[in-house]
Formats: sequence, structure tokens, C-alpha cells
Amino acid sequence: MAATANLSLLQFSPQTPHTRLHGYKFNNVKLNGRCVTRCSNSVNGKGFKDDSVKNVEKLLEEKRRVELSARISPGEFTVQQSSFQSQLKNNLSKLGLPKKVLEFIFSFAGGPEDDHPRIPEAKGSAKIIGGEPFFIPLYKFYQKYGGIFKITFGPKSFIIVSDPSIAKHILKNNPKAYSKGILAEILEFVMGKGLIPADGEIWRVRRRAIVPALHQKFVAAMFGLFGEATDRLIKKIDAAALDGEDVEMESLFSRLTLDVIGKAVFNYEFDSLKVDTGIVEAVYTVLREAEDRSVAPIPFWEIPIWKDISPQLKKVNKALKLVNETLDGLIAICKKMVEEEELQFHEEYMNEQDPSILHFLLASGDDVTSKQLRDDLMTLLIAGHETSAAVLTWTFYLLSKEPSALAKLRKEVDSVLGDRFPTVEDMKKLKYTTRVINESLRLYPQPPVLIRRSLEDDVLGEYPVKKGEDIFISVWNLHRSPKHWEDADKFNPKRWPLDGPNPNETNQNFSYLPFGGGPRKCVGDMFATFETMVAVAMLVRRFDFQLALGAPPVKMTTGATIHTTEGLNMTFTRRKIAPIVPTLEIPTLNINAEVKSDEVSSAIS
Ligand code: HEM
Repeated sequence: MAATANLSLLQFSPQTPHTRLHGYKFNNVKLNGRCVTRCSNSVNGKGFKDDSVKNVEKLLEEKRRVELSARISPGEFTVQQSSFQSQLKNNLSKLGLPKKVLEFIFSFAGGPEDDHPRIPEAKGSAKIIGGEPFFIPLYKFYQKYGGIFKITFGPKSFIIVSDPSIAKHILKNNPKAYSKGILAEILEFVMGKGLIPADGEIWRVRRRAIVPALHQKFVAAMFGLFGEATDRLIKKIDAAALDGEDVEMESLFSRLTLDVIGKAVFNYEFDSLKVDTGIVEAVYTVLREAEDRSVAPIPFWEIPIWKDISPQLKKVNKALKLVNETLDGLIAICKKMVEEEELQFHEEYMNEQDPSILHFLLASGDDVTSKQLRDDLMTLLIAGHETSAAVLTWTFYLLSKEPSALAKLRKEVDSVLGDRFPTVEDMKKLKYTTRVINESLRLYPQPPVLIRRSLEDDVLGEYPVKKGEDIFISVWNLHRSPKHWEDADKFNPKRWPLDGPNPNETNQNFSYLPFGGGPRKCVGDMFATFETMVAVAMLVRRFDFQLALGAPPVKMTTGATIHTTEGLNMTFTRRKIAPIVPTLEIPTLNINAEVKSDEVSSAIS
């Protein structure tokens, strides 16, 4: 099926388009109708926008926001829907007639449509929102219409869910009634039937195969990898700091997490923090295409002639070919290793030389020739890369704005780690560090919406919904709702008690779901939590940092995750009080035989 119903209908207006490769960001900024291309990387404030232009843009943005809120609140976009019967029912109810009595009276009137309340409905137009990421206006609509509403753009409508109990119903209580819908259509070209887009039987079989690969011993063995990769990043930042250069952290975090996930999933050393090989560029081309498709106005990749002549599509196909060939090569190498080892496969099986997920899957008997295996590897690569990079980006942004939180974090890291690399045993001691990540994920959930499509008729809250409805669960709205959070927009890691349980969707009753919930919950939650904790701990230990002077304001734009529009430009300086010990002990990639499985789970419980 064509991906006609993609996210672009909710994107409202083109975001500042950007292309990021090799750590550079080229932003097409429209000023007075002219399009200026600017490159920002390690720029020390050079090339940043003029202050007066920034101020004007800020004022215009603020004005647009206020205007939009002023238009939404009185109901300018509301679709009037009450029939005579339901209006009468409403009025009688207001007069104080009990609900049971009303139901009895109206049961004689017939008309199933009128027996049920209908989802509040708003009609949108692409022009109303200006250049904001789509989840921001959805928050304003949520304030007006509540925890479930329908929004229509031209021929297409979406149900937006911001109510924890409805989110729980869709994700946990009745997940079989929902598929990945639009998301599966958009990602088909790169993930095929991989675990994220897959539905039904394929998903069930693959989830059962993949989840065991991320067992606790595997996660514990990844600490060496997390530490080594972060250490490479530290060296890179150190060099920039000594040269007095600013650094664009969003692209560096993207490289850090690419290096980590490549090694963890299929034992491949991208080494993207050091070199720009063709494969790194190919991976970025493919990733960027997936993001661009999710915000494209029409599914241009489906247009028959365009498919054959578009230089961009040709480039993407070439990149995909290279990535697939590389994956095939890695699968072949790994297969040989598996054949040569004396295999005793068991629940927490792990090859010490190559603890990768691929090695586990092949050792467990996965079909090496299958496209499915490739699809799953690609899915894990993408799922584990962009998300973690975005979490690090926004965590550093938040820390730069909240010195008291940074000071508290540092104090903990200094006392727990000193100049050591973090280990799995440290995780349970780094309680405040965990809370910083929890809170960053609350304010900047990755992804900000979860996408579903109803496979059958169902009832959401009090509203019946038909089969085939596209549904967005707005994690952004859930995580920022004043109903559930005091000072909802404030970065306050202390809101989570240090001695309390690690917050998750279950103990927060689905008002907090950083890793989703129900059977489709993230398979890499523990991996990602530890990966980001290690990076944050090691970086704050070594550096003082702040937003670069004169850098453009940090604004959001969306792809699959929340990106910045113009990068996260920061100035780093070596921290004076932390003596840099040149011979840091780096735990090897190999499994530390002393690590016990239960240490991993207790570390975040
Ligand atoms: C901080 C980083 C991460 C965040 C915030 C995150 C978030 C999420 C969320 C919210 C979902 C649920 C999507 C939905 O219900 O539609 C999900 C699913 C998934 N995640 Fe993650 N994730 C992260 C890291 C990772 C990593 C490191 C991996 C792999 C090693 C991974 C692999 C997956 C997979 C395979 C799924 C699909 C599971 C399924 O449908 O059965 N994620 N992730």
C-alpha cells in the first residue's frame, strides 16, 4: 500500500531543512525570501545569525504561538458534530437526569451512532502552525480537546491520544488490535519486516528470537564498549577544547552511538568518530532518507518515473546496496566463526571475542540467508542509534541550562567513579545520573509520538473507533501534561526520589513511557540507559561546558526522533579539578566473569 498517509500531514510546514553528514550541518535559512546556505561546525560563533535577525525571528515565533493558542482555545478548529439526539441527551443530562435513566429513554430511539459520544474533532490546515515540529501544536490541541481527539487535514484524519489509560489500553491491554500502520509503510524500504515495523506472526517470531540476545550478561559485557567509544569522543572534544574551538555535539553524539551500536549489533567497527568511510556515509544517507520520508508532503518515492530518475533516490539505493552488502559480509564472517567454535548454546550464551547480537542469533540457529535477519539487524542499528544520540543531545542541552543539576551530577560522578571507567556495578550507585536520564527522557521523549493503526473496531475511553484509524499516542503530551506533573516543563531530576524505583510505564501508570509499553516495549531499554549514563558520567567528569556564545538558539525539529534545527553548538573546557590520568584502565570488551546477571537488573531496579 502506498504510504500516502505519512507524518507530513501533521508536519504542517516545512521545517528548516537540513542535511547532516561528516559532522557538518547545512541549514537553508529563509531570510526575507532569500535562501542562505550556512555551514556550522566548530565555528566559535562565526557564521551564526545576527542578533537582530535572531530577535526578530524569536518575536515572530512567540507571536505565532500566542496567535495559534488564541485561535485554538475558543474552538476555531472545532468540528461541530452533535446530532439532535445527542444534543438533547446532553441538555437533559445538564438538567440533572441520571445517566441510567437517559440511557433507558434513548435505548428506544435507536441509531447506534447516537448511542455513543463521538471523539472531539478539530479541522487543521497546513498553514496554521508555522515552522514548529508537529507535536507542539498537538499539545495546544490537547489542552483544548483533552486526552483523545481527532484532527483532520484534507482527506486524512488522525486520532491523537494523550490520556494514560487510553495509551495503556492500546499498548498493553489490547495490543493485538493495533498495527504499526503508517510507520511500517514509511520504513519498509530500509527495515523491510524488521522488528519495529513488523506486525502479527512475523513480529511474534522475531521478538522471541531477538529479545534473548540482549540478555543481562550481554549488556554487562557492553560496558567496555561504552567506555572506549566515549573515551574516543573525549579525545576529540579535548582536541577542540585545546584549539579553542566549539563543537557541534548533536553530530558527535550521533557518531558515538553509531560506533557503539555497530559493534554491539554486528561486531562492526564504524569508527565514525575518527574516520569517514563510505559505509558511514551510506548509513547516514539511509537514515536521513528514512527521516525525510517521515516528513515528506507526498510519497515521492512511489512515483513511477521519479523513482527511476531522481538523483536522491539513486543515491539512497546505492547507499542501501552498500549497507546490505556490508551486512551480508558480516553475516558470512560471523557464520564462519560460529561454525568453527565448539558451540554450547544456552540462555545466556555469548562468544567472548564477539559478543554481538548477530553472533547470538546465528549461534541460536537463525537462518543466515534470510532477508529477515538483515532487516532485523538494520532495524536494531537504526533503533539503537538515533534514539540514544537524541537522548544525549537533549541531556547536555538541559544540563547546560541547569547548573545546579550539573553540580549535583558531578558530585555523584566524582565520588562514585573518580577517574575510572564506569562498570555495571557502578550503575546502581549512580542514582542521580539515572534520574538525569529519566528526566531528560520525560522532557524529550524519543520518539515523541508512537504510531498505531486500528486493525479492528475498538473502544478508546468512552469513544468507539473504527478499524483502519491512524492513531498517534503523544508521549510528548503525556510527559508534559500538567495533570500528571508538577512544573511539567521544568528539568527537575529530583522529582524522582533517589531511593525510589526506576520510573517506568508500569509504576507511573502510563503517564511516563520513555521506552513504550506492553509487548512492543523497547528491547534495548537497559542497553540504552547504561550507554547514555556512561557517556554522561564520563563527559561531565572531564569537561566544563556551555552553549557556544553567539550560537543559534537551540530549537527542535522532528524526524523519527527530536533533532535540533541547527545543531547543539557548545564550548568545552577541561575541568580543572579532575586530574587527567593518562593510563585509564579500560575494561575489555570481553565479559567480566565476575559480573553476575542479577547485578545488571538490580542496577536499574
Ligand atoms: C534511549 C534510547 C532508546 C529509546 C528512547 C528507545 C525508545 C523506544 C520506544 C519508545 C519503543 C516503542 C515503539 C512503539 O511502541 O512504537 C522502542 C522500540 C524498540 N526499540 Fe528502542 N529505544 C532506545 C534504544 C534502543 C536500542 C539501543 C535498541 C537496540 C539495541 C532498541 C531497539 C528497539 C526495538 C527493536 C524496538 C521495537 C520492539 C518491538 O516492536 O517489538 N532501542 N524503543
